[in-house]
Amino acid sequence: MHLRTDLRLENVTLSAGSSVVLKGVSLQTSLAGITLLSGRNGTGKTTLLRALLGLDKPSHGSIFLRNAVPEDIRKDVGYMPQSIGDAALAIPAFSHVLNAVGGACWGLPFHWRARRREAERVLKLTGARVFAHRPLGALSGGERQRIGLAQALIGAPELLFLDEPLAGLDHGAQNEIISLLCELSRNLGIGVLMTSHETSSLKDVVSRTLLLEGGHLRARI
Ligand SMILES: Nc1ncnc2c1ncn2[C@@H]1O[C@H](COP(=O)(O)OP(=O)(O)OP(=O)(O)O)[C@@H](O)[C@H]1O
Repeated sequence: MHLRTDLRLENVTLSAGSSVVLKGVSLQTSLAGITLLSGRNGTGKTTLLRALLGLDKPSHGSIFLRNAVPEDIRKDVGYMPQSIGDAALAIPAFSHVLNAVGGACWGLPFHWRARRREAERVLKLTGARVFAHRPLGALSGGERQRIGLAQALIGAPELLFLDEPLAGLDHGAQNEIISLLCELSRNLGIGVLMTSHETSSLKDVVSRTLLLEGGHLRARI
């Protein structure tokens, strides 16, 4: 079976401060299903995700997502950072999602009712509608991750980049989020690229692992 190349790195060197995250890396891979970006603390997983979003630039080489430079495909990629909404824990989770819908419409007018409909849609997709009226700070870790995932799903992206979506969750909550990611990938055809240290919980669901180590990135099916 021929798999589309979703991600292509051409001789990429990428740094964060004085740390070199990628040293002249070339690689191409599909991102269909669930892809785990693995590596020890501080190897540069977040920095690499930021570069794939076009937020950080390589000092050398080129990055392509589906044959486009990251900046040009930004609206097709949903992103969930490592922690969400720490600054506004007293605000209802629904308002966070509603605001995020507004922020995702790239300056185009977005009718209030359409905005609300999109917030309802993504909250339903992640099973978060039932608790979205509560303040973000009153939600459990797993519930907050569902709100973060809902925000990442705004605009129906084709790819989801998730930074440590399982961090701080107990085993049961981790399994619930993993099942949700499998559903999103299977039912909506979304390619999920996620960082996590929970390699054993994920071993049965990932399609491939990208291992980041010492400035090298290797794909393992
Ligand atoms: N803005 C920055 N300025 C300077 N150094 C940075 C910056 N951001 C990250 N770094 C450094 O770059 C390296 C990679 O950081 P990064 O957060 O990408 O690693 P990570 O693999 O995601 O880590 P973790 O698993 O702990 O989340 C680290 O040594 C970090 O200290």
